[in-house]
Amino acid sequence: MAGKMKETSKYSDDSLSSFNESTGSLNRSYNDISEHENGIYVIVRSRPLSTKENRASEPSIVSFPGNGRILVEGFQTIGGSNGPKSKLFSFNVVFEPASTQEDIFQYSGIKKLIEMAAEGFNTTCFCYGQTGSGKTHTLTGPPGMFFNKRIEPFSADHGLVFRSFMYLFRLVQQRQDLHFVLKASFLEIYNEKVIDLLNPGTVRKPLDVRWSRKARNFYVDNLFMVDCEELDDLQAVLEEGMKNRTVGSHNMNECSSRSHTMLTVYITSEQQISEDGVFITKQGKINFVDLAGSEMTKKTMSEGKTLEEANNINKSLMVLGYCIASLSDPKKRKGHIPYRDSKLTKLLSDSLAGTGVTLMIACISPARSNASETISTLRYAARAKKIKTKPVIVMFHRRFKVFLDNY
Ligand SMILES: Nc1ncnc2c1ncn2[C@@H]1O[C@H](COP(=O)(O)OP(=O)(O)OP(=O)(O)O)[C@@H](O)[C@H]1O
Repeated sequence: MAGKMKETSKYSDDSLSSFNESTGSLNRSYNDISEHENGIYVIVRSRPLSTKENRASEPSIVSFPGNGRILVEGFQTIGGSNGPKSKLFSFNVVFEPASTQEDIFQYSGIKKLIEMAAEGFNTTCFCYGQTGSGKTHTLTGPPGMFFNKRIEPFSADHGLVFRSFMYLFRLVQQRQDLHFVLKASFLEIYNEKVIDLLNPGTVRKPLDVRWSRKARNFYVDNLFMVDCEELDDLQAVLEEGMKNRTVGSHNMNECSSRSHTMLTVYITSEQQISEDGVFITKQGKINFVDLAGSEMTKKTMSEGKTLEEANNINKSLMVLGYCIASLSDPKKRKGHIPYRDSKLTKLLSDSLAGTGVTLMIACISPARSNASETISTLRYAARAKKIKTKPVIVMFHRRFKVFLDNY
């Protein structure tokens, strides 16, 4: 593990309690969000045509009419014989291929998510899309960035995660009235097994996912949490996890994530609210989830280990798809949602339908050869946009100061 990472602790849900924040005791104006249902915020990013696609003179089939709309044209439906089709989708924000990493940071809504996490909300940003569509690029940066010996302190390539870390630290420094403690964990779900990326061990022993009755959500037992007093500590967590996660190569991506990863920053803040020693502690968090890409194994030409990985990836994404489809249907959302059918959906259950605030980034390729995957991603994203969550702040009162550093 990197020398930067100092103290560690394990997850415990003992001290958690949650309730709707409606008393107006917050300094900021998020009460409206916590009192009402909130839709999942869905944005789309189209990557540019790749060198391979350009070499094959592939046309782009997506265009951007404005106002969060995206038009996909000139594709054939599977088995369809009625000529090329077109379909218009509408999202909260759509990023064209020329968009920079900074544009995504500024206009995706992630800044708001971080602010809410610092206020005690459970927030999630997850990237969804076919293999090679730019999920890892968007969240962390181009492949290879974390395999170089010397990683640049900051560059235009840095993705949403590092930019969010910088924003969070600035925010924490500005709030002199609060005492903040930050911790982080980083895991992957590989072939349905949860592996701690900060402490994988030589045998990569899987961790259990359990249900917490108190917090009413799933959590990973014995997951390492690292204290992050400085920006460098969070950067060290990111680098360590990126080095340990499982990647592989196939026909559509040389550096393909073979697992779903989840990097979580836990933000605890404490504020004295009365002279006689009453303190309020809030516990928010932000999850950055890089889903492995859906893949058509015929196109990726996967075989052996890569095929087994692809089958596991597709299976867990299918369960996620069922959950999203049920949650987006007003008739089905009160019924049974199959969260328990995969580790991924267990860990995302709170973000999808519980008390969290969620930003989904759907990544697409503009190339004609990827038309059916692009349409399928956009349909998935359009469904997710209909899901409602009911965000609550996780907080508790204490009469005496709690020494947060000992958490
Ligand atoms: N917006 C972009 N601008 C420039 N290059 C990009 C962009 N998005 C993706 N790429 C490049 O495309 C390739 C595939 O991207 P990436 O590995 O992020 O895809 P992915 O969706 O995470 O794939 P997988 O699901 O297989 O892990 C990488 O070389 C990446 O740098």
